[in-house]
Amino acid sequence: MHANWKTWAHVTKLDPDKRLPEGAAEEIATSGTDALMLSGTLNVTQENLHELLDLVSSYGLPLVVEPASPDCAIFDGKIDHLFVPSVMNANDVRWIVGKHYAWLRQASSIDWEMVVPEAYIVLNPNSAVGRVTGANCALSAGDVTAFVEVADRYFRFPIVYIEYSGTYGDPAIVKAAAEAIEHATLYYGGGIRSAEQAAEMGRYADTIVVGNAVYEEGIDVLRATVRAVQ
Ligand SMILES: CC(C)=CCC/C(C)=C/CC/C(C)=C/CC/C(C)=C/COP(=O)(O)OP(=O)(O)O
Ligand SMILES: O=P(O)(O)OC[C@@H](O)CO
Ligand SMILES: [Mg+2]
Repeated sequence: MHANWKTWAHVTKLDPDKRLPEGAAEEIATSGTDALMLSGTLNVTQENLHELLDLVSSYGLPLVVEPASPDCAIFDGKIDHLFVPSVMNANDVRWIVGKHYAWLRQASSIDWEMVVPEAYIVLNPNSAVGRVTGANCALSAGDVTAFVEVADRYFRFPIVYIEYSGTYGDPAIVKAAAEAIEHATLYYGGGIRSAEQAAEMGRYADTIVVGNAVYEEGIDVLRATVRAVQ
């Protein structure tokens, strides 16, 4: 419990809405990745979340649940952390504080020791998270660094997450974010499908996240992305 998430270089994001082939869970868990994050924007339910948790919980890796809605904010004994997003560049307050208000208005008990707030900056308008939150993704490097400073210096979020979900991002933007950040841990996720891409984003981000490649490329690509940052 309470694994030291600040030291992770490589996180694998698994989607409860997708199926893993037989044996894949063990290969992923032993790939060298530092932690597994269970997360998706669409069609995540308590049921498919618990199913995936059961599948991956016996390998001793740190487990994070990252809920896209309050009904998936679970404090199951199997998980180490609940990473809760807020989208800095959303125009609708629901995605910044609204869902959070609704969550705490309803919740019976919160294990605050497990909760880690994340400041998302969403940069792919065609991703599910981009579409659902209607985030303003037309941002220059200067816009992104201003959002990074709002998140890091002003709100003091422990994690700032540059999110290009589904597409490989602009390394110059991630570099600018890294230079602007003072305290927070910088996450990068989106479109990493090779060792070269993992190394490139890993030069600037503290932690890189690999998601779709696990399902679309397979275990050798995942292992290559791990080796590239460790
Ligand atoms: C207050 C609580 C407990 C929850 C609300 C949390 C918020 C504001 C969520 C907004 C959406 C968001 C940032 C979700 C995080 C997870 C994420 C980005 C998953 C990846 O999504 P995609 O890859 O775009 O979607 P699919 O994999 O479902 O296609
Ligand atoms: O699925 P990909 O494109 O690897 O993105 C990873 C993660 O940042 C998604 O939230
Ligand atoms: Mg996804």
